[in-house]
Formats: sequence, C-alpha cells, structure tokens
Amino acid sequence: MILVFDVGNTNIVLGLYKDNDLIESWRIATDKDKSSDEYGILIHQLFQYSGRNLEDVEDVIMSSVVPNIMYSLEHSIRKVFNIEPLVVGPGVKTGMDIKYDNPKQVGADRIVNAVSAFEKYGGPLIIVDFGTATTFCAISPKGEYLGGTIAPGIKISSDALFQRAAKLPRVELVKPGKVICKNTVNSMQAGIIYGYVGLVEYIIKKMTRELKQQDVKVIATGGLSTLIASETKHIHIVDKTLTLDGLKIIYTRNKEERKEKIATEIELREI
Ligand SMILES: Nc1ncnc2c1ncn2[C@@H]1O[C@H](COP(=O)(O)OP(=O)(O)OP(=O)(O)O)[C@@H](O)[C@H]1O
Ligand SMILES: CC(C)(CO)[C@@H](O)C(=O)NCCC(=O)O
Ligand SMILES: [K+]
Repeated sequence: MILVFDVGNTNIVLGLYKDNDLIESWRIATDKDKSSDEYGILIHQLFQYSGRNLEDVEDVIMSSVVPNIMYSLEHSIRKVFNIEPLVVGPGVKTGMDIKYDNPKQVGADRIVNAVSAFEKYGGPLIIVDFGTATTFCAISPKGEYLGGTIAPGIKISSDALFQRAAKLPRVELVKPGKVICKNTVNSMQAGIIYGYVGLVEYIIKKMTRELKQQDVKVIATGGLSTLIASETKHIHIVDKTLTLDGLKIIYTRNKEERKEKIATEIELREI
C-alpha cells in the first residue's frame, strides 16, 4: 500500500492506496507547532481507528505548500515507517511541462491537481481548487501547465467579513436561495456564496477565452466545491479525490527510479 499526504495551509489530507484504489482517507488540521512525535501519534491513531496496519505501507509520497511544517512531518514518517518520503518538488518526475516564469514557484498542490486531471480527463482543462485559497489552473490540449489565477478562499473571505465589521456575525456557509435578503445572516450568506459564484464564473469565462480552445473541461475539487458547483453550469465535474489521485499517479511515475536509488543506497551501505 502507498500512503499519500497532501499538506495544505488548513488541512493535511492523507490517503491510503491499495493498487489504484483509495481505500482510506483522513483529514487532520495543519498545525505548524506540532512536533514529529505528535504527528507520529496521530498517524498511529488514524491507522488504528480504521483497523489498518502500519506495516502494510510500502512507500510514502507527499506534496506540501507549507514549507515550515515539513521538517516535523518528514521526521515523523521516518520514525513511524522507517521510510524516507518522496516529496513532490525539483527532481521528481511529474511528466508535465510547467510554463510558469519560474516553475519552482507554482504550488505543488496545483501541479499535482494538473497531473491528475490531465491523466483522468485529458486536455484542454481548467481546474478549480476550493481550498484556503481558490486556485484556477489552465492545461493545454497536450498537457502543458499554462498558469492560472489565485483568489482568496471562500472561508477566508467570509472570516474577513465578520472579523472586520462589529455587527456582522460568523455565518454558516449555506445558500439562502435569494439575494434580496431580509436579515443579516442571509444577506451575508448571499454575498459570500453568490458573490463567489460570480467570481468563479467570470474567471472560468475569461480563462476559457484566453485558452482559445474548444471543449474546455472544467474540473473542481476541495471541500467547498459542491456548494459552488451546484450553483453554476460552468463547472462540469466535481472530483473530491483529485489531489490524492494525483499523488498516486506521480508516485507511479517515479516508482522504478526510486526503487533503484534505494537499492543502490543499501548496496553502498553494505560495502
Ligand atoms: N462545509 C463547510 N462549511 C464551512 N467551511 C468549510 C466547509 N468545508 C470546508 N470548509 C473550510 O473551507 C476551507 C477550505 O476547505 P478545503 O477542505 O477545501 O481545503 P483544505 O484542504 O482545508 O485547504 P488547503 O488544501 O488549503 O489546506 C477550510 O478552511 C475549511 O475548514
Ligand atoms: C495558492 C496555494 C496557497 C493554494 O494551496 C498554493 O498553491 C501556493 O502556496 N502556491 C504558491 C504560489 C503559486 O502557485 O504561484
Ligand atoms: K487542498
């Protein structure tokens, strides 16, 4: 089995793959103050809680957009599994040509999503990830990463509204059904959710025009993707496991080279 980690600014999502099937997934809060032992305990507990064996994990791959958490997290993996995790970054084969001014600057989560979506659905594509930030990525028909857009996430936007205005409360993110609202909570829900639908539709339309392609597929992922996708015809597919599946795909692309490298290291150690 292969264990994958998607380290985001709000959550770390773990997925356990048996061959190509995602058989477990877990979500824990991203906490830069947790030590490697605390992460180790959490991993132990998640496996125990789902009746899984740590010994079944053959290898670990991770991608992260939170650099300062990686020291503890990688160390916890070494301790729990005695495995040096494969971390998506320079030197890892993704099979994707990154057309960014500085390819190292693109968030690893965006690349993982792009690899996954191109493999699963083919190009041309727009990927929308509703996480801490909402990212939009454009992929060409032949699978090049062309770049995209980063907008403040839905939760960040709604938090800012209640933190900055004395009479505005924290609201649940549910649709009020209309925009002529008769109370504060509904008015805020309408502004956040329908306002966000407008943001999403406008970026998708503009990105589709810039792509100059017919039949652009629009794929959404992330916790709040269903909330927005149910309100617009511009999102064609919601794929909640897009990032985890991308990590598994990238792992497979690097598997042989990795096994050779580990074998050489063991040989060298034995000399
Ligand atoms: N149903 C919901 N109601 C309110 N907030 C939610 C809901 N689902 C997710 N969120 C919040 O929305 C934000 C984005 O969540 P999501 O799970 O998509 O991304 P994430 O994995 O936490 O993001 P990242 O990858 O950046 O860490 C988070 O702050 C999350 O707590
Ligand atoms: C935009 C986020 C925060 C989304 O998780 C992440 O992809 C990131 O930190 N990206 C780096 C900047 C960039 O992608 O251009
Ligand atoms: K995410």
